[in-house]
Amino acid sequence: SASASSSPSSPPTQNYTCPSHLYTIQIFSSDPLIIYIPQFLTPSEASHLESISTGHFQSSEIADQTGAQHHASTRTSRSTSLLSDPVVSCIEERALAFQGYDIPRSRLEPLQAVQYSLSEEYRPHTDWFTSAAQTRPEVGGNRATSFFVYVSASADIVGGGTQFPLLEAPRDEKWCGVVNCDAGWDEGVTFRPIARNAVFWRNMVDAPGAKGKGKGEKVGDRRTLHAGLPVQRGRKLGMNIWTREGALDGVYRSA
Ligand SMILES: O=C(O)CCC(=O)C(=O)O
Ligand SMILES: [Fe+2]
Repeated sequence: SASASSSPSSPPTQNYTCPSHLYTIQIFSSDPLIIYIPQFLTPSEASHLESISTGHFQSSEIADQTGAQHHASTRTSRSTSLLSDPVVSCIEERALAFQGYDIPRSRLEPLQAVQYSLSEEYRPHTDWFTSAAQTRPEVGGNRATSFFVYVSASADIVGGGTQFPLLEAPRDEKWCGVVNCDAGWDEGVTFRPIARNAVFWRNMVDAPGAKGKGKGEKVGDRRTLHAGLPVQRGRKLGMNIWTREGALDGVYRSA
């Protein structure tokens, strides 16, 4: 079978069976919901993502209030959308299954790889949008959830963590393996860029006064504000997995 023997640089194309996932999970916060996921990617998936994204990176853009994409000094990394292939597809399936099996694939944006070299960063932002132009029904409404996956990080990396400035630092030092506990208490929470691990969070919460079991109107959760801190040494490759509230039209999907 192609699954066991495929080398990282040659994407398996036939008879590829998704590997059993190796991840474990740890709830970091229940409100807002933030889950830390060690080993979200297998080693060969990480190498595969590295190889299919290499050479495709372009300066990252951000969307303005009208939905138009622009380069901006607030996001200096380089990124690329990943075309779905058997390995990418398994990662997509895993991200959907993680969220309870009931989310159709049509709600996933194309996976986005993000490359940071020296001094590159993504300043504080939310992944959810505030303007109607960016949350049109064609694009599936707003971003319900986010995974930020650390695909790889050079051995010498300094900086490059993901900081949530509005969250409270964890009290238990058991978190210090994955969270930078050297940061000040007023700096919130910074997850370290540890290869193959991921952070998952929910972006949208029930609107104040909304009734019913999660069926009502949702609004973006400001507490999910976060930043990709500048890489001070080395390099980092990350990946965004965004699930919309509804289905994206076919032209906005990867497959
Ligand atoms: O690089 C990071 O740690 C976070 C990146 C991020 O938040 C994004 O691309 O939306
Ligand atoms: Fe983000």
